[in-house]
Amino acid sequence: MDMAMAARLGPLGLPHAALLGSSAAASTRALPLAPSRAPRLPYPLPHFPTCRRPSSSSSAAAYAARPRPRRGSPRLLAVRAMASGNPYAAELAAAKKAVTLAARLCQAVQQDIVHSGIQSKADKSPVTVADYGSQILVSLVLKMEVSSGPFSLVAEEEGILSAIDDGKSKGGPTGRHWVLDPIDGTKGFVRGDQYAIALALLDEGKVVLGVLACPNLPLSSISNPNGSSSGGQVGALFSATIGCGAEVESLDGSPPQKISVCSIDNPVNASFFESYESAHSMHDLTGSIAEKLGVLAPPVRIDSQAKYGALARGDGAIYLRFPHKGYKEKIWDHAAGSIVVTEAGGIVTDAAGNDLDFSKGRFLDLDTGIIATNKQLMPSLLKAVQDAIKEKNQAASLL
Ligand SMILES: Nc1ncnc2c1ncn2[C@@H]1O[C@H](COP(=O)(O)O)[C@@H](O)[C@H]1OP(=O)(O)O
Ligand SMILES: [Mg+2]
Repeated sequence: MDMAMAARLGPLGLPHAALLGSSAAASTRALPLAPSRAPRLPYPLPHFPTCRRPSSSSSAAAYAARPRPRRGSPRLLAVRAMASGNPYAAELAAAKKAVTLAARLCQAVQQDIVHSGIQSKADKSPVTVADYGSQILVSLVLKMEVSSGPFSLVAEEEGILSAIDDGKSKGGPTGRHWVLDPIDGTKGFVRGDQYAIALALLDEGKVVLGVLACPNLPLSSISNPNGSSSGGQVGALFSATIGCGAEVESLDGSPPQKISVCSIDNPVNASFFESYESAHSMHDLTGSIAEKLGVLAPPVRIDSQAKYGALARGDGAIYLRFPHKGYKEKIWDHAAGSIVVTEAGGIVTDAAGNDLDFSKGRFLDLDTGIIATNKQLMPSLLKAVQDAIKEKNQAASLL
């Protein structure tokens, strides 16, 4: 972050009203943040009950129960686990609080962008403010709520204020690392469409917890192809902890509901999600995959990891992401979304069928693409993907 931007951020790293103009000033004021010298969070936030269901998967149970010597108090963890059935209950509650708060900031800024028409070109500062503000809020809440052990944050924005200069962690296979995309799907955010605040926790290289705040996603299900609402409540918070399943609740704090991927086993009845932006995923290749598979429905194109959330609750059956050659996938673009899907009973792999490996640092070690669906459809999806890629490569070699 440049110093000019830093100077324009208030005590909590929030934008001064002047930066956003008068209508934004109103929305910024509407945020229930206390501009006191000592940072104070606007609690009470909605109550977030924690997972009570013990793991049904033996590997997940074994994983959750394994000894973890580096954490400060094993006894505390054991007590927590016994009380809630979820050894990451405290982290989950903190993560939900953090992204809910960040979502409020992003909503205010997005409304301002959309109403003022700022997105029409030059002025990118509101987006920057929302991006940085979101990361600062998440970082502060996590630090205050989950205080034991060293704090490590792998985030899209690496340098913000030196006082809270987190986000530059390299991640990796050992220890615990929070993984954050403060605004996932910036293009959708600026357009007034879908975006997400995506936060996950890596423990010894595995994603063990993920939350996705999707302020513009209908709470019940997607009712039209752009992912927007045709009425009903909007704003969904997806969450998942390893071995505990996945849930959705409203961003206003309604009781969480368990979610699961759809059970469709015939591709004829399936629909698929992909990026809205053709620059982010090859729509010609995904079209060819869908055709080979026998999918009849047109693609549902929405921005951000909101797609993973929608897939996890069965709004659609398949997610396809095939970036153009040379693009390197970042861990913060898939960590939260992938655990929400896998804990909802789905499978997320690369184009060769391998699990995503989040232990390699800031990037995912793959360059072919990412696919997700339910267990029934995965074998035929994988075959269609590999056939379509082969065909595309053959066509390219003939040129
Ligand atoms: N050229 C690109 N190819 C693929 N993904 C990209 C590209 N540029 C940005 N992204 C990232 O893709 C993600 C959004 O994907 P989707 O198309 O599913 O909405 C975002 O994380 C976005 O980054 P950013 O978060 O910086 O906007
Ligand atoms: Mg992103």
